[in-house]
Amino acid sequence: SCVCQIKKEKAEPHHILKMYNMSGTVVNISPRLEANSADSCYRLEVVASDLQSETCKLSPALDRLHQLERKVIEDMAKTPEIICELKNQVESFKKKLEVSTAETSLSSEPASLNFSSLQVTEEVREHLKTPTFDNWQWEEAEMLVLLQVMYTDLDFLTAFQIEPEALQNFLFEVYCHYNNIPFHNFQHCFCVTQMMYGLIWLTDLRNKLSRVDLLIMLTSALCHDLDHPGYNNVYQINAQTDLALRYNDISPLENHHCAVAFGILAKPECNILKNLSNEQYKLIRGGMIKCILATDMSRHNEILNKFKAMQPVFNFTNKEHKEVLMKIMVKVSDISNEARPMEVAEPWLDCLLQEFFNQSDTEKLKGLPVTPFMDRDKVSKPSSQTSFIRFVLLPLFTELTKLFPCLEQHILEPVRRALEYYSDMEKATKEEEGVKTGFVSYFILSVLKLNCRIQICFMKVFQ
Ligand SMILES: Nc1nc2c(ncn2[C@@H]2O[C@@H]3COP(=O)(O)O[C@H]3[C@H]2O)c(=O)[nH]1
Ligand SMILES: [Zn+2]
Repeated sequence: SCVCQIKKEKAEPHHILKMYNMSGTVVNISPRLEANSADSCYRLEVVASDLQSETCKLSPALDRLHQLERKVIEDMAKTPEIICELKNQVESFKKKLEVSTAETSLSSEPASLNFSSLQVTEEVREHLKTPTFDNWQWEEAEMLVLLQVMYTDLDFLTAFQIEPEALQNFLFEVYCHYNNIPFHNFQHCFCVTQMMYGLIWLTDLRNKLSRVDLLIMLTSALCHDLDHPGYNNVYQINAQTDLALRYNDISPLENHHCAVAFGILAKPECNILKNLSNEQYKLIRGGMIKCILATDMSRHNEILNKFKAMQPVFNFTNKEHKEVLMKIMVKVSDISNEARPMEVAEPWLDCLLQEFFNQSDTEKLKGLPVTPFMDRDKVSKPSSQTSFIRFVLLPLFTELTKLFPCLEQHILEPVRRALEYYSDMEKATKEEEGVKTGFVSYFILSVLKLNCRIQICFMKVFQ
């Protein structure tokens, strides 16, 4: 009911206003405000702006302040040490803040992930094709872009009419379905997929297998550990978890990884297979199921022996041969950390042991059978690796190298070097323990001898 006269200047949303009566006294704006008329109108006046808009006006003053600051430092000739230290601390905190902001935005909103913002140079594209690629140098958001590069550079987008947006949504969903656990996480998924990608290029599989086969292998590698809980099949079965119940103790984890993969593909916006014929879809689904289920290590010997039997007359056009080779390729990629440079591989072992020890600790707490190779009281870094390399990696990698001799240099040699490294470490640990045991025995003997002498003295005294 008030008739207000606004002063000439236009009021903006950030302005702070005051109201005056005809005699120039400030009046309270409240429901009890008296009605006025055209002759006794109130007057609104802008008295201030809010702080945010004022900061723009402050910027010349801030510039001046920085100038003065610089001058003071110049006049002092040298920045005091304490200031340098503080500056470093601020810089490192800033970096941490940037990283955690990037991580937060990545884990919460797909829209914030700008796939086109990362420029992938030709050099990176080439490096991506080799087993020497260092995953530790890349952020997870960057890995998603690199995965997109792999699908693009293998011509999957054109061959299967995959829309870039569908691929990005699919990759983001895959990222979201890996858990934040020490080993079986999104970084492991990236490494396995990257190794598969590298092997495809090194062995020239683009000219030996069909595009569909390559799509099956790369996508299986990407999805092979989806939603891994960090506890293996033996634990699932012994603890009678929901997964073991659902899959009747038959490869519960691998069945689950595969089911999660097809759950993601069932979302229309993530379905990279939507433009394929029913027949092609069935072929890809069947192939992925076989490859992902083949990563269950309890089937290792069965699959390796099949491959060995085919080896002398391996035929790329034989359907059965091809299927076994595809399984072997996914398996090799899955356990290929030791084929990478030592500085890349060793941190992975720490992650693996952390997950192993976590499982065996839980088994001990729950009174379940303790998985021996995960027991912190029984295994060490070198002992775990020497056995794994001797009995699992070398036999498997040697077999694949028979079919592709170029892999000798790319995966067999680094694994042999890793075996030497961990054997030396194991020997050094044993020698150290030997010295310790020797010292303890010498100490015990000395105590015993001294004890004898004391007893003899006593006997002599009392005689
Ligand atoms: N000791 C050892 N085991 C490995 C290594 N890489 C993979 N594995 C094992 O191989 C298994 C492959 O399947 P999983 O992912 O279930 O669990 C993996 C580990 O148990 C390694 O470098 N050292
Ligand atoms: Zn894996």
